[in-house]
Amino acid sequence: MTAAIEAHGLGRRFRRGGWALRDCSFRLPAGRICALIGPNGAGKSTLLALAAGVLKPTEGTLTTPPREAIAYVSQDKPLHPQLTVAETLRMGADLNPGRWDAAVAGKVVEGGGLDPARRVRALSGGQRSRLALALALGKRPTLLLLDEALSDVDPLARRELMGALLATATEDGTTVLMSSHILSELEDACDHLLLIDGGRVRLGGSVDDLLQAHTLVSGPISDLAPHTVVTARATGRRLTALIRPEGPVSTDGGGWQVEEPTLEELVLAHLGAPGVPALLTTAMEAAA
Ligand SMILES: Nc1ncnc2c1ncn2[C@@H]1O[C@H](COP(=O)(O)OP(=O)(O)OP(=O)(O)O)[C@@H](O)[C@H]1O
Repeated sequence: MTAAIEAHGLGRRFRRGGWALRDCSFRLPAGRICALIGPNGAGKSTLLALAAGVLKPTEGTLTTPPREAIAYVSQDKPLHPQLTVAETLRMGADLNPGRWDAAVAGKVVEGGGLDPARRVRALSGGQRSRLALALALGKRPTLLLLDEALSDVDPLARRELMGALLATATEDGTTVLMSSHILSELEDACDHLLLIDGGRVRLGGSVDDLLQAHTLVSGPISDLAPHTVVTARATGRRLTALIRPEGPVSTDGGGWQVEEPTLEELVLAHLGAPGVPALLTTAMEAAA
């Protein structure tokens, strides 16, 4: 399976701020829709900017498709304020000769009822996000990088735009790497997950594989060895824990419940447990 993004020992240091990303190695297979998750300051925007070629790595390597095949919607969505909506789309066509899909871009803009004659500076934040996404999808990219691209879009419009995004991505086999703090939205849209914290990869792989690699157990307080305990919480005499099983989970003694966690439970458990060893499933392991 060819990789759309492959990172080896990737790191980026800022002169004022230190290492934003350190020792990241992973591969994202082509055609996957991958959620990029992590707390504020984790390094998500830095990774996306590196993948977009806007930033250069301080160390390590990052392989991506050629620049003209990448669309990147950054958090600040740089658009020209003096241009109208129609002029912005025309600029998209001029900048992407041979690639531009006016119908796809036009549909995204029309979906929000944006007046083509309206200047960008007169658009609301959510309307600007829609226009930025129209520019990105109109490019019909091989790799689409979205940095909290829909964070200021209202819930109904977000659902519609996510639908348009997924339809185009599925049709073209586009690889998507998208950061967001809205886990439920990512759960519906993404088949892969990359979780970073403190500039380092903590979890990476297909959502199914990552969920299967973890178990939520609840039962009488006891020693959970030899399993890796991601988080554990005692309530009275019962223990609820998210574990990474090392072999079969024993339910001796009765009163045990064992179930697969939800994506939200998995992510929240890992964000609260920085000391747990990182896990990359084979789907995202970088080639040696
Ligand atoms: N231009 C810069 N100069 C100095 N430090 C920076 C710069 N850009 C980012 N950083 C630092 O790098 C770290 C990672 O920042 P980054 O923006 O990548 O995080 P993030 O995961 O996208 O966060 P958020 O969820 O808040 O958007 C932070 O500690 C941040 O302060």
